[in-house]
Amino acid sequence: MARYTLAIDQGTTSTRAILFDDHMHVAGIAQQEFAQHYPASGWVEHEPDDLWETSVATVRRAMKEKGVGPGDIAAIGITNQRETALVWDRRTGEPIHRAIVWQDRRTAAFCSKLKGEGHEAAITAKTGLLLDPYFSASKIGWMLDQVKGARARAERGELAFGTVDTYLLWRLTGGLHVTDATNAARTLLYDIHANRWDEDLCALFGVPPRMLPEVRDSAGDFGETQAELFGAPIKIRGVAGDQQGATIGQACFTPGMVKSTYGTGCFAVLNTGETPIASKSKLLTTIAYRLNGKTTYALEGSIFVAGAAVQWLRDGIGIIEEASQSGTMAEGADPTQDVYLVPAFVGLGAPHWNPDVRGALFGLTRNTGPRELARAALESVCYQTADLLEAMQADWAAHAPKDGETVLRVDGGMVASDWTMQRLADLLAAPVDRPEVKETTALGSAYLAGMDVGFYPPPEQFADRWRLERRFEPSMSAGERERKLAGWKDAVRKLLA
Ligand SMILES: Nc1ncnc2c1ncn2[C@@H]1O[C@H](COP(=O)(O)OP(=O)(O)O)[C@@H](O)[C@H]1O
Ligand SMILES: O=P(O)(O)OC[C@H](O)CO
Repeated sequence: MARYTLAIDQGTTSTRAILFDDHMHVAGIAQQEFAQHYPASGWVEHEPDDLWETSVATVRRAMKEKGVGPGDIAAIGITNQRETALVWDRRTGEPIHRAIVWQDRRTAAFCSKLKGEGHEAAITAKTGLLLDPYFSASKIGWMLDQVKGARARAERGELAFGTVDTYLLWRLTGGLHVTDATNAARTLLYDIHANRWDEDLCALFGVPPRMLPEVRDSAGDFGETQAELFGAPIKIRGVAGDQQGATIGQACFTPGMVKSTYGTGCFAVLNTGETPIASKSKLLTTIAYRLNGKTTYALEGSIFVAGAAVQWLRDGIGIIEEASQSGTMAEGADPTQDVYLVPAFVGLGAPHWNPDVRGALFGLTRNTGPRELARAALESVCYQTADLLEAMQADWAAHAPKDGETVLRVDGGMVASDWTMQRLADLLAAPVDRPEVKETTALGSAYLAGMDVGFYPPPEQFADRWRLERRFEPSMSAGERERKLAGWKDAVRKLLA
């Protein structure tokens, strides 16, 4: 009898495999980091084999440490860093290039050229997205143009494209070429209203449609793992992009509910129900999940640098050894210094969408030291969230059933920092709720898989089981908050000027 579900959470900096029991509690976990490649300014790549090998290794380790066999697992769910593009040979499985990661800006000039030709409005109308190098389409085109002979091979049907879910599914199952609607919705090639690949967009980005995977519901049949991988085949029944996984794992099933995930980047997602809402503030309209053929839409605010700013403190300027030291340092910072970091390391995402600007520090004095820099890095994440929520509230106001208190459900690696969560509540002037289960991204995909095989209950009952670990209440004075937010807006304005 199966006792667990298993989630593979393939993130930007690490891969986790997590076993969840029948009460959806974490029963076992294995995690492995892998190398980031930065071949040029604004370029970010992953080795496809790293994504694959860390996935298999963490699953095996989680199973072994818990003494779990393949027969104990009801189903697998996959959740993944989104937009990251892979292209491989259908016959040999050999990738033609490293994976081009969502943060990568190498196609900025190509995207501005299309913008200049006036294509953005039509693209947004179909995809809900903006013309930005963040999404997969221009990355695929780049690979086909830059890798010798690739375009001709793609046109002959010899190459396959996939986001990370598709690549892992291909290798796990031995050649199934599929994705789910949430991942398809991040490519810039998928019409989120008609729910199909769009041939005009494929032509615009130079992507032969025959490279694209079949798009399925987020819960359903995604094949089974090849027997030799984990001892016997295991069904794969759930797939969702990681931010959509977190939306599900946070039980944001009701229109108006918002979650914000703090991993490498930060992504706030608001469930808008059956209605795709067009943003007036450059947020994305996207698919939250598709179940039984029915699409639930979302508004999303995407920030490229959140935990990555903490990584910069650790690996870039070396003022901390562990991410967890950043909060203690920030706490000891001089309250009279107003130092602002605008972490535009790879440009700015929502609501500015400028791929060309780079980061800057403002307000440095002779007394500025590591503590003030640590505080500026953590606060930058809070300020950016404040910008996103302001935009989201403006878009949602016309649709909201009634004015209610905004509560933010948070998750991701960075929410371990109590200092950052308190500062977030202070700067938002709104409560911030941290759940008991922090692995909400993984839980979302495990839930989809478990629900599909009848191991977990329907969404309403799942929502009742969501448990708060800690609520951070705002305690900063309005005057102080307004002064700090004004300083941030001023810093961003100067950078973009
Ligand atoms: N205690 C902490 N304080 C601040 N940041 C943290 C802390 N723990 C982890 N992080 C940051 O969280 C990020 C990892 O979160 P995770 O959700 O695993 O990201 P991803 O899925 O993008 O790989 C890292 O960027 C790390 O710097
Ligand atoms: O790896 P994360 O958790 O930062 O998420 C990456 C996003 O999916 C990119 O859109």
